[in-house]
Amino acid sequence: MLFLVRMDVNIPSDLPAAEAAEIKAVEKEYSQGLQRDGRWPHIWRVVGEYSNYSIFEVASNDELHDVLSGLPLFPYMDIQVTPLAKHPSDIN
Ligand SMILES: O=C(O)C[C@H]1C=CC(=O)O1
Repeated sequence: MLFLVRMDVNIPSDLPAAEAAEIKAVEKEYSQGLQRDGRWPHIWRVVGEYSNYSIFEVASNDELHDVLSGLPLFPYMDIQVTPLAKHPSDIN
């Protein structure tokens, strides 16, 4: 199952810089692990925003929920999920 996911990150300004940097480093590792195993095949920065658009390929809604709620930055994110279906005009 394919999903388009938008993540908007809002780290509170009172979070100590070292703590924020550590969370971002762990987030990067977590994200790249999912990219390597094929469940997070695309991630794109939204120009000018601390946001991304990503494509996830997972087996179920529950798996996507587990993946997203496991993001180290999850407590500081607003997340929008759009399930994707094959377009009838797609030639692939
Ligand atoms: O930077 C972001 O968009 C938030 C998050 C998603 C992957 C990652 O490494 O950080």
